[in-house]
Amino acid sequence: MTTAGARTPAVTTTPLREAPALLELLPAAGALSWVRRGEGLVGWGEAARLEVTGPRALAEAAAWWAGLSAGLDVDDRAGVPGSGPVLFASIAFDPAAGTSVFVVPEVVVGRRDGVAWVTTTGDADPADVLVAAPATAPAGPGRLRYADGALDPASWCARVATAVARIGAGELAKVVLARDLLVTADEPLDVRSLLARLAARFPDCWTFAVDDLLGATPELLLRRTGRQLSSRVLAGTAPRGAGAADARLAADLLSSAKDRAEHALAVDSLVRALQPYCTTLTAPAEPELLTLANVRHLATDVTGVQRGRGVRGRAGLLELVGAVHPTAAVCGTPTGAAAALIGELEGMDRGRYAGPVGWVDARGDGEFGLALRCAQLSAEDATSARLFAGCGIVAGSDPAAELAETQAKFAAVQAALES
Ligand SMILES: C=C(O[C@@H]1C=C(C(=O)O)C=C[C@H]1O)C(=O)O
Repeated sequence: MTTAGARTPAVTTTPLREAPALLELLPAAGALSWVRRGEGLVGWGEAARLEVTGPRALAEAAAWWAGLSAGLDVDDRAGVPGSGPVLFASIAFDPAAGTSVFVVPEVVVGRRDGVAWVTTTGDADPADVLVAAPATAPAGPGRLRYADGALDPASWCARVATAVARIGAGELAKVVLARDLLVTADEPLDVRSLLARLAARFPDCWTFAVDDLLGATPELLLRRTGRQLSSRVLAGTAPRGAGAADARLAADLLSSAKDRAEHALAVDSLVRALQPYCTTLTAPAEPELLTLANVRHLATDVTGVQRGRGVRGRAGLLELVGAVHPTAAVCGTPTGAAAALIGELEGMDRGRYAGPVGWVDARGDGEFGLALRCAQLSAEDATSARLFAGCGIVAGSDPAAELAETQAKFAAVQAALES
């Protein structure tokens, strides 16, 4: 575990008279984001940071945040979810083996139901931080070159065929197999313009950035507001089509027995993991369609009320996130067999791709999505990044169709890089 900024500074939240465009405030380096339809949180600077790996990673992070936030001198004049001290988090797909990153920003600007605020931790003056933000749009990245990641497309299709055979042999019901794509640009990649383009093209997604992992995810793993819990489970994907073909593809997805079965496994996995923490938990019987610019998904919004009295009597949000992750939307069914098959077949390290990403405040309110449709910017080379995309494989999955699905999913970040 590494930590920085161990002193206990003052935290001040000041309401803003005018709601700023959040993403336009971000600096070039160290951008933190969780924004949908102009609302959410952006942050920058590091008042404290934790990197943690191991079987107790989330418990250690939760204890660290509880201790840190309890010791702060807080003046919160907004008093809404996301005001006061905030922790941004990007958790490894496998927190026992990969590094999860937690950052308390020096500055957070938030917007919720039209109300806006700025929170500073440490010495920054709330009156200065908004005017200090850059106003000019950075230049584009120039020419882009793509290269295969761990597996070339043919090899990845062969792995999908192996997974289908293993499912057919009765070893498991579903596994999510992902692949990576490397991109190198002429010029350094700019987090601000990537986030702005993702947000413009994907208004129904959460545009996130933590420690140079950025993307626009349509999938909400868990939101907590007081005792209220909610989640948007996705699984089952179809391409978009032109004209009348698009409506046909939508109808086919909604009536596809294969996609409905794949979707049901993902909903079941979330409900089963969350049920012990809830007094009520409701999932509609039928999924809906979620239509994005590049693909269409089957979607189920699950809502619940958390069990337990008072903030101390209830499980914390990081504990809940640890309990529900990984759902069958990003791992498979049963979880253990699917995780083992991912390790055997994918041939790559997912890092924080498909892990929970989001924020939690000192009350324990917060939102975590799954880090999908994303790019991991290279720590060594400002012009390169790794893109990730995966698909649920079930009995009857066709490798070529799954490959096309990864290409459609890569296109979310590719469009932001190329436009
Ligand atoms: C794994 C990804 O997406 C997940 C897999 C889906 C599917 O297989 O249909 C749909 C949405 C996500 O839950 C990804 O985008 O990389």
